[in-house]
Amino acid sequence: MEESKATTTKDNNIPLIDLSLLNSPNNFSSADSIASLAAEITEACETWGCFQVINHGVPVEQSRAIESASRQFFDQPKEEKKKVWRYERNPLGYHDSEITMNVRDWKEVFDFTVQNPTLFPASPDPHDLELRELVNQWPQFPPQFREVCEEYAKEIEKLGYQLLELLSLSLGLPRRRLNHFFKDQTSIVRFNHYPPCPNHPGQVLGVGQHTDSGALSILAQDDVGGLQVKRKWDGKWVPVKPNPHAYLVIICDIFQVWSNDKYESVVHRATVNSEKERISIVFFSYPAHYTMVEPLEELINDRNPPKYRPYNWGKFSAARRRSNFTKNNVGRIQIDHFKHPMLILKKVIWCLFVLFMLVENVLPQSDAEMLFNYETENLGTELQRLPATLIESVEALQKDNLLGNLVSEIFQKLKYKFGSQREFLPQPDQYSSTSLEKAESFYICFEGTSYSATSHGKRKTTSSKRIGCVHACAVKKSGIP
Ligand SMILES: O=C(O)CCC(=O)C(=O)O
Ligand SMILES: [Fe+2]
Repeated sequence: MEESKATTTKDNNIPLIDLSLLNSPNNFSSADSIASLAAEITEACETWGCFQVINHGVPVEQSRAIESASRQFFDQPKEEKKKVWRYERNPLGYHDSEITMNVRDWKEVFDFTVQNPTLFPASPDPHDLELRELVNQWPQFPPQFREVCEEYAKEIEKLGYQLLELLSLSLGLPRRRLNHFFKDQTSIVRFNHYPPCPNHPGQVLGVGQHTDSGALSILAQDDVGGLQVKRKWDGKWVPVKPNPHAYLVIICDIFQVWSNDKYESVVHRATVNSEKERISIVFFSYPAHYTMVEPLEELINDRNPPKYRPYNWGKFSAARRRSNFTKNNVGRIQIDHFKHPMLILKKVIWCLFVLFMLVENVLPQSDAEMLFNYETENLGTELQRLPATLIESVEALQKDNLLGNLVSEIFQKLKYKFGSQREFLPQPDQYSSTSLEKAESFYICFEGTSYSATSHGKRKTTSSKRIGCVHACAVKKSGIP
């Protein structure tokens, strides 16, 4: 059989990855083609933190069936939907007032777990070891709802494992390296329904900007559009164009931690529409509640130490769920809270350093700095910045084309100006008077700093060797003498 090669095409720039290789009828795929698929995924995750997949193996009838079932469910009156109302003790079922980042979303949701029942911590309290069984709540209507959901869950879970394995390969790990975390998975499927928002569609969000907390999310959306991802390199929102054949695969917080920031979870949000309702269906791939999430040992070393402290997925998720229910002043739990304190300290020091450099550059330079960092290709204008007495002597000496004298004179002035603070060691023998004769540019800089000149249109940079003494040189337009 002819092997289909993994291809990446661009759709709204978000990478589109063809998984037909994994889903060919006789499942024939060579190690090479799988490796090239994994390489596409590495590239997509590093640049975007998300990618779309086509030929993913989820039967189209099942995607249609679940979309139709969710639409029928949300079309019912609120009293009917409230019969499967989700509550804090059992956060599965219907809910219409979810909060993202302390702001109410313009949406209603229905959640069910892939494993039914699912074991989960009874509370976010780390000392409370009690577990609870989360049990799916199924509505009476539409009649096939439960069956359709369970069938879909099986298919999307299969795709979830395939993606997990590809992601593992994409990080240079064995294919099944991550599978065991999902033995007692707590994954859920969520239907999001965004009713039309006639009054302020521009100011209201279906879901505010956020990252997903799990390992990966696999998202299907109808043809209305509204999902946007934040582009990593310029922070611009990019709409994810609806594609009935594609899922959007979102890298979430757990992958960010596992990969020690090699992959970063992608920030996304959903806008609303003034006329049309919108549906999205998301598979949130979550590990077992007892999973300790931490950078994978194969991906850390002395030069790349772990950036996060381990955290318990069940407790983290329980705390996150609580904040989705109630507005609070505590602030939503984030993976950043598990960043190593040393890294935070390093960041603070780095910020202070950047601030210092900014202030340094904004404040007027001292004469000394002005001289030491003096770099110009136009002697006439730039000399204005030198102290008046020095300018006079430089100009006078330049007329005589006596480079040695010029250099000595400059050093004398410097010594006079800065006294014993610094030892100035002129090196006049390094310069010939001919180099000054035709010089159009003139440099004074500290040894150890770099200076540059234009030579045949190209910029050349040279570093002085000795540190602690002043170094002066004349530069012809054609290069550094
Ligand atoms: O509906 C969408 O397109 C986005 C949904 C989402 O981000 C979520 O449910 O976490
Ligand atoms: Fe999300």
